[in-house]
Amino acid sequence: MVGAGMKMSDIALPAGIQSQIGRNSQQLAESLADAVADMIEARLKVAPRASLAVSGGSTPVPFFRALATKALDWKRVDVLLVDERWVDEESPDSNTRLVRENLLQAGASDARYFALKQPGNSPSKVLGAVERALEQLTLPLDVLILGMGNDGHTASLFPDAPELPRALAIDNPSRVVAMTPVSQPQERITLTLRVLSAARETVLYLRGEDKLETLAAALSEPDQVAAMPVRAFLKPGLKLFWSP
Ligand SMILES: O=C1O[C@H](COP(=O)(O)O)[C@@H](O)[C@H](O)[C@H]1O
Repeated sequence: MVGAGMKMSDIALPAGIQSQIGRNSQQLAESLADAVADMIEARLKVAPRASLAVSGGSTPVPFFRALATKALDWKRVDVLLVDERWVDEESPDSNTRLVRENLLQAGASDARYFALKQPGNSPSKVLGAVERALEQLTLPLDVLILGMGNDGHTASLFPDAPELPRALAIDNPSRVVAMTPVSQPQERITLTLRVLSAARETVLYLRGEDKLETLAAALSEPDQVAAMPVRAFLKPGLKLFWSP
């Protein structure tokens, strides 16, 4: 079923994808924060540090606020974004600003934050510096929280970016790629598919019926990854969190 009022039960998820449905965005954010805190805590029991890669955009604010209050050993947690818009941190479009104002608060202010945005007027000019900064981060990522746009992008893997083939190439050794999607007002930087797809735990966090329609479209032709890059993540092991 496609159209207004689409429900999670209208979607046939492939085997191995678990879904959790929230009654509303606040309840979903709290369930996701509980689940992510458990994932980080489990990792910290067996490793000196744990990493958490999060998405920007409008969806994650209540999740960030709920997670920031969790009693974790935040000093041992590395936080980074999966993508960034090339704007100053003061800009309302800055994903870094969103993370600083909503996640890196309370106990979570002790986390180590890896900024993808570096001084420079274009991401393509500073990719080397970003790569060097990310060398301090242990891979694979432990916990990855992805969002999705209604064009099927996730992170800044946009279908209309000329750099997409390089960002999707699993044999590309880079951790980040500069992206110039035709549809977007700003340049972007994104973690590559190689880095993202190796994460130990991957969550796709969606809110709203429109996102269910997009998800249904993505599931309909799973092999056409370049047309809807989120398809690269719709595989066994994915945890889907959705609320109206
Ligand atoms: O531009 C972006 O969009 C996606 C989806 O954002 P939302 O506002 O629909 O939640 C996000 O996952 C990505 O990190 C962000 O840069």
